[in-house]
Amino acid sequence: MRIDIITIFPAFFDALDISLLGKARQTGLIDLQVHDLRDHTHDRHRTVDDTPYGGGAGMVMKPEPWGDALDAVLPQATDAAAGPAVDGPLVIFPSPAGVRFDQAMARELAAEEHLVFGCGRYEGIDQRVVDHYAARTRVRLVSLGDYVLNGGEVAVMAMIEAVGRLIPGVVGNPESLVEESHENGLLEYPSYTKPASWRDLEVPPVLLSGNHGAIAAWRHDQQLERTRRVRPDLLPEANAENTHSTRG
Ligand SMILES: Nc1cc(-c2ccc3cc[nH]c3c2)n[nH]1
Repeated sequence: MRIDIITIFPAFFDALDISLLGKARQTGLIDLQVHDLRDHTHDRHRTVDDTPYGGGAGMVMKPEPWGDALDAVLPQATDAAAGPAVDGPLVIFPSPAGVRFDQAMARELAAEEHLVFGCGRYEGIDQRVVDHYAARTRVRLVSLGDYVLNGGEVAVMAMIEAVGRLIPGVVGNPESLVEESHENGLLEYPSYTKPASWRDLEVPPVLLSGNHGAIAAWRHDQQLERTRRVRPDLLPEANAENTHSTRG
């Protein structure tokens, strides 16, 4: 997979040189490039923002640097008249106004060949940037959650981690990707390791029994109990109630 990130804070992504994603980059599993938006400005002060039309607080990111930066990482943008290319890169702009990112979207993005992330700052990016590229390729506004960050970088870091770990070969043991929170729609079961007793706290005896059927059943029960307690909205019956019957 190829990933391009456009940001005014390229150093923010130095963390992607380490750990599993750093190794995936070194081995060529992921071709990740970080681009400084200011390299696509043409004035002495490398200006990327200006005051908002219509007034209001804060600054808006100018469209010209974004146009130059995105043109540099996208294949020759198709003519708008042809409509958005369905097979080209997927361009993602983090935004509080976006579709909520979740594990299902992470799995979807992990199947893409080329992702381009545009990190906004200030009050956001001139809307014409989104509109221009949405007419030529696939563009998605994505929210990390219902809270406000100062820019897109944290959201992009989280998405790249969630997506990158799903790419075959990035995580050593793919089995470890299966029994995780949200993989089967439920929260994960609690985990324990040695010592069997720690500060008078014991490991649940079933986990020491060697009875794999009983262990699997206990773990599933723990998933259900934890999901009911912490995230009842994830339970199948909660979703079943939300689907309106067609029988009137
Ligand atoms: N889920 C979420 C995304 C954001 C976000 C994304 C981009 C920008 C640009 C300026 N402020 C931003 C905030 N906040 N919360």
